[in-house]
Amino acid sequence: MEKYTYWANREEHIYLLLGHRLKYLHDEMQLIEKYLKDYEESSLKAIENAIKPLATSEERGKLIGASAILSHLMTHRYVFIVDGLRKLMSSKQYRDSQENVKSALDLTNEAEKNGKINGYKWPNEDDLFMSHTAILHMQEIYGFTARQFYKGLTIETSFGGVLKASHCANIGQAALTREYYYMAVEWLEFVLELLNEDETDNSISKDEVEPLLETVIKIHNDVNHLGETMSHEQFSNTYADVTYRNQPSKERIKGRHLNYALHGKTYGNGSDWDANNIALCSGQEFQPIEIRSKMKCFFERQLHPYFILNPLKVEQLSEYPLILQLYDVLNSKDIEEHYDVRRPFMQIAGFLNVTDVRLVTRYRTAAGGSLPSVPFTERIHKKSEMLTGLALGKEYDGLLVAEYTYGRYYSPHKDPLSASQTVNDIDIAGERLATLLYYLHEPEIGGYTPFTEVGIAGKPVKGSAVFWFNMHRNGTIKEGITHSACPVVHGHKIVFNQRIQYFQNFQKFGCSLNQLD
Ligand SMILES: O=C(O)CCC(=O)C(=O)O
Ligand SMILES: [Fe+2]
Repeated sequence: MEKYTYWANREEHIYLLLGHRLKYLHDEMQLIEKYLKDYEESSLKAIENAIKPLATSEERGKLIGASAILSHLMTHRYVFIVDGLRKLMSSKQYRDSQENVKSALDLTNEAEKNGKINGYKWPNEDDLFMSHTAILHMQEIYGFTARQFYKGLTIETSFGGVLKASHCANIGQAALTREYYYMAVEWLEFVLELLNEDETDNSISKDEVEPLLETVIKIHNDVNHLGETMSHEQFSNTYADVTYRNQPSKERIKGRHLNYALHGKTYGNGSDWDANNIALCSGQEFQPIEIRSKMKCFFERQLHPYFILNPLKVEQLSEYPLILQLYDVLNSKDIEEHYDVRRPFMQIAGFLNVTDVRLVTRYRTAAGGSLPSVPFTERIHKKSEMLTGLALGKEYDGLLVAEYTYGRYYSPHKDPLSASQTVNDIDIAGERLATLLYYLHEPEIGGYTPFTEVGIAGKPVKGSAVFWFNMHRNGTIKEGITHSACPVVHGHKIVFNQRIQYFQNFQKFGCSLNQLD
């Protein structure tokens, strides 16, 4: 978000500067055009009629000097037009505006320098890739049409953001490289529609788009033929007509469910992460009603003496596995102070040793970083201990900050490092026992935290936190803790992820006969 603020200010500077330049360039252009026109209409025609085109300037001079009319026109030009041009170019304002060119160059130099300081140059081609990706993820999860994006999604229409055909073609190409074939088809078809509708949009030609669209449709169909696990009916329902032109949105949505239909699964079956994720992000919850109706909201007063006077507001989202949302746990001081502590430019978050931005963005596009151990972080650690009744180790339990601007997301995952159900004895100490996810900034639309097997989603309410256990008391990984971060559609979302490890806590559990508590 800081990057956008920083560069938006720079861009405003560029805008003012160019406007300033344009004013003088406009005057200069007018004089130049006037001069050329006057010269052509009088001297050039006269000269061409009188002497051979390749005549020397000396011959031209003699001819003009011999003609009263040509001499007059030339003198007139010198007195009014050339003099006007000279005056303009030697004016202080004009020369100052030349200075502005230097300041524009300084801006780009500053960009270079800035990039070097942070070890990450922005904006660059990878960032544009991220921007395409953001749009594709929003489209994938929420099912927006290309036309809705073109108009700047309803909420952004007031800002006047409208895509051109070439932008849409770029997004289509990005969809192709990401293997989102159905979206590539939709974007490229939309480019052709746009070009038909708006003759002034010559940002790209149909001849460039049509062959690409044909190729994409072919790839789309070839790939889908590989979906052998699909029944014939599913296949023909979903892919028979790959083109989305003029199709009602229901048909398009079928196309969107490509990945999910391939597995023949439906929402809410508990194990289809992707399908459930889409449903939950779009606001459909499917926690069975008999479970939902048993969930409680209560004031917690006993966990810590602090809560006697200031009880903790708790909402139970799920009992098995335990997922709680705790309200009003961060105050505005906590939230404001974090901006001073975190790094000003956060990096795109890594994912399991993947460093290539283009690969990372498949799973996760939040920008983030760990917070240094300063008094602020200590204070939040204390708060986390108080809220959870668990202990945090000094060295290992990190507080991570992540920020999601539009379209940024985190695909379904489990927080424990170990992918297997049973954690090896050596790794168990550092394994992530529980997660406390604080929401510091609330997006306007999107950005839920769905639990894809449970069928509920945490809502990013500012100042609240979602808490859940990742492990059983016996040190194995729990079922049902897969969760994600839905793409932010508008606004931005900031979270703290407080990781709480097993080591400090295994002695803290009360006794139970059930090892799977
Ligand atoms: O931002 C969210 O809603 C979820 C973040 C998350 O799952 C994580 O950081 O591990
Ligand atoms: Fe997570």
